[in-house]
Amino acid sequence: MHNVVFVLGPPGSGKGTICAKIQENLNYVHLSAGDLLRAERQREGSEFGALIESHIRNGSIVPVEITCSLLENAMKASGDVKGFLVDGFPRNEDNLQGWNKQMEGKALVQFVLFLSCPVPICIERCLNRGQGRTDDNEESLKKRVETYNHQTFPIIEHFEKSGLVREVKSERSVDEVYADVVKVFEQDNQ
Ligand SMILES: Nc1ncnc2c1ncn2[C@@H]1O[C@H](COP(=O)(O)OP(=O)(O)O)[C@@H](O)[C@H]1O
Ligand SMILES: O=c1ccn([C@@H]2O[C@H](COP(=O)(O)OP(=O)(O)O)[C@@H](O)[C@H]2O)c(=O)[nH]1
Ligand SMILES: [Mg+2]
Repeated sequence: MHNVVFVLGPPGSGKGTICAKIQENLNYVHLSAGDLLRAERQREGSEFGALIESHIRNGSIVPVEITCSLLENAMKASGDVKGFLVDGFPRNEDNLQGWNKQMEGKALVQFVLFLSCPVPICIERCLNRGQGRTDDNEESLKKRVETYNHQTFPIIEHFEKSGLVREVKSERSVDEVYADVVKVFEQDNQ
């Protein structure tokens, strides 16, 4: 049974940055759904490349069959680890239903780490991210924020109903955010 922590929050809220620090210090394996999709997009012979690229540019969500298989394969390849940080997934109802169906009996969600951050700060961070992404531009960001507000935030609210959400405000410095994130993991592992 894989231990899983979902890491959710608006684009630019710092999910990837914080997950990298957790992986380094707390012995969890960081799986960025976005990174897995970008790798699949580039993979020689992938039948999903064009579909993935159009969703990424459009800020819409790739069908869960593709994303969940990439995540499950990555977990299997990681062997026996303390747990997985599933970064940037589930992003909508289709993702949630697909995860529940495909991962039933195989994964246990410990909690959801929700990095909350005002949208203007998030947009500024993405525009300055400098990773040459095809979706870090005004047009795509507008759609990504729309998708987050209308499709992803309801998923956070769904988990909130089961008391599984741990919110950390992430407009502060990385060190301040990370210090609070460590406390969340310490409290959960008691
Ligand atoms: N707490 C923070 N303060 C300032 N900049 C940050 C902070 N966290 C992340 N960043 C920067 O903002 C950008 C987006 O961070 P990232 O971790 O990629 O966010 P996400 O994965 O949520 O989109 C990156 O350039 C990152 O270096
Ligand atoms: O489970 C996922 C994760 C990402 N994406 C797509 O990949 C893009 C970038 O996701 P990522 O998490 O890398 O963006 P971030 O929030 O880190 O800026 C999203 O806007 C979606 O188009 C998706 O369809 N399903
Ligand atoms: Mg990210």
